[in-house]
Amino acid sequence: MAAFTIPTIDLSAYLQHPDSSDADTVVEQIRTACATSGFFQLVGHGIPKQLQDQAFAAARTFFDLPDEEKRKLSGNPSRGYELIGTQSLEHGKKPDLKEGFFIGREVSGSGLVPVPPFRPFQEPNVWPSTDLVPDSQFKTPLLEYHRAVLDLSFKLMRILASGMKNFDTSVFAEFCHEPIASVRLLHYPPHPETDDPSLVGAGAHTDFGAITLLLQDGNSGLQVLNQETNDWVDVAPREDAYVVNIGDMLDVWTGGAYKSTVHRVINTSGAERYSIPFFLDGNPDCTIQSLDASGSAGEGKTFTVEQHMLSRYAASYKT
Ligand SMILES: O=C(O)CCC(=O)C(=O)O
Ligand SMILES: [Fe+2]
Repeated sequence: MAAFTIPTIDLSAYLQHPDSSDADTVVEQIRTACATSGFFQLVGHGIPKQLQDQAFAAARTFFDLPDEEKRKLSGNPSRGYELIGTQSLEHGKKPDLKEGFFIGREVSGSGLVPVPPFRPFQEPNVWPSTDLVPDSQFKTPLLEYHRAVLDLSFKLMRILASGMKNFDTSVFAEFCHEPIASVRLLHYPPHPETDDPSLVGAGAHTDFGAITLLLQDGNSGLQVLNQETNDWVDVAPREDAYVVNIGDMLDVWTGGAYKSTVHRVINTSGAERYSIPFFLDGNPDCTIQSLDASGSAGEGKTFTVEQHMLSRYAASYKT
């Protein structure tokens, strides 16, 4: 059994010369990380630091708004604002000590004006009133950030597909076509001074989708479970690195070859912690079916992306 590590991997050689032997090394490093801990930190990814800073600034500005203004944008679990304690990621713990804001792909941008009824996870975005937060400080940079990270996530999917021997890569293309994909702004207040073990920022969970690309601020709090030893391993915040991890869909799809690993957040940093995960959850109609090492359908679960997302949301957003 390989040691449990969360390696830092530099993507720049792959981005510059995808056919070079240096790029092959990067691809191999990514595949190994996904097949062991299921987590790695990605640097040299090409997303401008300035855009990341704008996304964090947007998050701080929004979460600083009065509660009554934020509440006006709540009510849809996959878009807009989510109050502290709305989600409970871990059964048996208190609701998560975090507030959030979800942004999906901007459907109207493709020239189609969406009309109701909307499919789940395909609703239009909601935005704060421009009297409170100008578009130049929120909507515009966040949509640009969404597009940039979506593009990066597609590159990672191609790398991961190339690592699956005999895997029909056309299913990955179908998965990435008009996907459910969201940027989630998160704010964790400092952990209260108590030894109540049921308090968590984000309860222990695995991610629902294919891959997650998480931007952390300088405040620690994210921990990944080493299932061999049952130890929680801290993921050191690294400025402008993405913490990339595998979600449940890719774990099932690859027959467990890529691992979706349990993680949680406890913000004991003493500071306000902000993080910005991006989730690639895939085309709602795409079927996820367990494939064995030869690429044929194996035993086990078959479900669509939409079915899976609905059931995971229902389990963690109980009313
Ligand atoms: O905030 C973090 O560092 C992690 C968040 C997370 O695990 C999630 O939103 O799925
Ligand atoms: Fe997560």
